[in-house]
Amino acid sequence: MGKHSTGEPNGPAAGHATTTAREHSTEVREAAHEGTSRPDGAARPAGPPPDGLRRRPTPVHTPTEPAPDTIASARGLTKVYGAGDTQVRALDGVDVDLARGELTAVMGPSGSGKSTLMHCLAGLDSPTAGSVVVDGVEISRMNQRQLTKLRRTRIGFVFQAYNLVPTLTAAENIRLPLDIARRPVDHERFDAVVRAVGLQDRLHHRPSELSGGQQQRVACARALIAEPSVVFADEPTGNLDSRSAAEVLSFLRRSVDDLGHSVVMVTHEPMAAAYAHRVLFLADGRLEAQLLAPDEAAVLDALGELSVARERRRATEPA
Ligand SMILES: Nc1ncnc2c1ncn2[C@@H]1O[C@H](COP(=O)(O)OP(=O)(O)OP(=O)(O)O)[C@@H](O)[C@H]1O
Repeated sequence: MGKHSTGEPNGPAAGHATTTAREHSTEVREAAHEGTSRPDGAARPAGPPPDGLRRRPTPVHTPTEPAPDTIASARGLTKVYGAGDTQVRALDGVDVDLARGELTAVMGPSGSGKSTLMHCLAGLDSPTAGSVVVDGVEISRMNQRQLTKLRRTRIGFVFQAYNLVPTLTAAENIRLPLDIARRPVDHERFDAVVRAVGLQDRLHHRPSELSGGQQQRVACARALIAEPSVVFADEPTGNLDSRSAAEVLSFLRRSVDDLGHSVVMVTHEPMAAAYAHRVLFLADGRLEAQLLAPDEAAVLDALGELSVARERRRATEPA
């Protein structure tokens, strides 16, 4: 496990207590304005703010170029569903850089565009306007065949409903992306991923013989087995009890800290977001703010602040 890797949410046990208020606020400000990379290139330490200092969400600045070391970026990302009276602007010109080697959580009220953002970044949906770059490749104008190839080779997925094949064993489900891509199984990697999710003694069970948490850990292993550039997880703990959720979230965090992956997770749960290095907040299809090294209370505070700001804005905007 890496130096700063706790596999735990960013909470009181996570260390970082020596950071002064001045250092802390500078770190948040600098990171917000320098995009996704730390000046020293080091892993971001997880930890709470100093006593009595609650992290504030930082407004997201408007970048023009992708920040260095991003795994996925969007510029002017717009998605409009329907037309006329029923038209919905699900994404309204989003500029975002997702950091390589981080667990990023995406939060926001229901209907704020979280899933649409994830689907556009993952090549599951095409934007109405704007650009998306994943691991250096512009994907927004790819055709369906190109997008399918991209998803198979560069992207891993974890869904709320696990989406395992019921007739296959856990081991066969984990190997599925490699089998579909007709790629050989690297047995060392397979063993390492299985060990990391703690499924050694469940490999020959079918999904119906596994708990929800175990099924989701199979899904996590499946998402990682082909060494994707980035893993997108849509409400990965939405169906899990708190203990299973903690296991899955710890694994996602460790897959970043220890195995070097990049993970983007949509979640409604402040507890889940507290496992992330960074939380992005969406409202009304716009990226409103971000929080670094969050803890659960800071996420709750940020959601409250953003909700008040949103109500104020809605009250002053023309209908
Ligand atoms: N296929 C679609 N057709 C029409 N409207 C859609 C479609 N998909 C999403 N929308 C609308 O786009 C907006 C954003 O939806 P999206 O699912 O991205 O939000 P969300 O933040 O993920 O919501 P939730 O938290 O409830 O899952 C919503 O108003 C939704 O009704």
